[in-house]
Amino acid sequence: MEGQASGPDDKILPLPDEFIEFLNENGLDPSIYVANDSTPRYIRLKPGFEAHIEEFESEINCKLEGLSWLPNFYCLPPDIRIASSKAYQEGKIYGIDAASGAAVSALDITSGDHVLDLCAAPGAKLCMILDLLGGSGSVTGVDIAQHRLAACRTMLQKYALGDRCRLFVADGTTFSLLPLRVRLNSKSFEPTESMLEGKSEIYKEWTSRRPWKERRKASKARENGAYKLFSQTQDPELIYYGRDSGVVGLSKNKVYEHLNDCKVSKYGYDKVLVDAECTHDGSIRHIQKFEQWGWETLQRRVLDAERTDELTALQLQLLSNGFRLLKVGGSLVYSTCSLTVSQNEGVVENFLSQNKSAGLLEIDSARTWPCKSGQIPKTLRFDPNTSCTSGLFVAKFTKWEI
Ligand SMILES: C[S@@+](CC[C@H](N)C(=O)[O-])C[C@H]1O[C@@H](n2cnc3c(N)ncnc32)[C@H](O)[C@@H]1O
Repeated sequence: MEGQASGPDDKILPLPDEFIEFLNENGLDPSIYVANDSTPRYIRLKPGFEAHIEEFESEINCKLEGLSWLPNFYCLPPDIRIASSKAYQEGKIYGIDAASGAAVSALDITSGDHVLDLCAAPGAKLCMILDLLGGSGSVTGVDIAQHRLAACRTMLQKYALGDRCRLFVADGTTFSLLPLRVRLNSKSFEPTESMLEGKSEIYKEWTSRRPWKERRKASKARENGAYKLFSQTQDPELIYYGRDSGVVGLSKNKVYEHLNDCKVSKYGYDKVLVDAECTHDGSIRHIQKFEQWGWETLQRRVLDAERTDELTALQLQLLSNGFRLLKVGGSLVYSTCSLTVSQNEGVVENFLSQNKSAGLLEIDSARTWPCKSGQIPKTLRFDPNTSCTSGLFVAKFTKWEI
């Protein structure tokens, strides 16, 4: 059965009745799904490449409109393709929605920060974080899906942004490794005797050509299905580390060292992004894909109540673990590209009731952003109609000493 959502310009989009019901139950306006043709695309220009804008404009035959509220972001008509342009192929620009850019910008990243991105793949936000970080500090990207994180590694290499980054395939609900602060703060580093005594090897500079022994181990693990269901007890798998990520020269024991929770308040991450897995209903382009995938798959992937319950539990666990790894005084941004209350304000409310040291923060720069307040004060909602961006919920927290 199909219903119809009509928009201001009278375009009609056929949507299954179940989806319209889902939107109504969640207080969402079905008309946003007709905005598909008019929501612009956005790109971020890597800092330092401003001089190439005109060349890019003539290549795509279109004048770019800079966003006044988000530095280095430009808006493009939705039908313009950038993939064949030189600027894209040479890694000077990348596609990232402006609302996603706002979520990263809410972290207020400054040089020297140690940042954790707990759901990092495929990596547009991770690239922006690394762009903002500059020449000191570190970024740790985590994702449970090996193939998605491998795509993220390719992206870092394409954009030459990986020097200060390490990537772990791991379950973000249990990930426990802290930034390598001590290592990164010491100017010259020599492995200590105790490290050299240990059986584990010292990390050399990362290379994509892994030794035969390691490749065999990984292929065995794949055969045994280890990557399909990453177990919570499995060690995180380090699939990339840049030369200034702090890893080179350390032993495996040191990189995998677990610190107790008391140390986290001092040595934890300065900034954490939890861009959680969700039903993606805020992304019109994602929902549109069900026209090709078949609307019946929407039932399983988006509308199934059991799946939504599992998702909200996962989101709360990811947020709670991200917060556990945050140092006192640091900040954490929680975002989802769902517009439902249960995956956003619902999770925030549950989290705050369980974490007395957590407080919601006002996002100062948001005063100029084209978004609305969420149902909880200080939280934000972007949506295609009012923001001309993809849908996104954003909340920012800090950790207080208690
Ligand atoms: C919304 S996407 C993240 C998008 C990403 N931040 C970006 O900007 O490209 C959510 C990601 O969470 C990952 N994920 C799902 N469950 C996870 C878990 N338990 N731990 C870590 N990552 C998880 C998914 O594999 C997916 O890549």
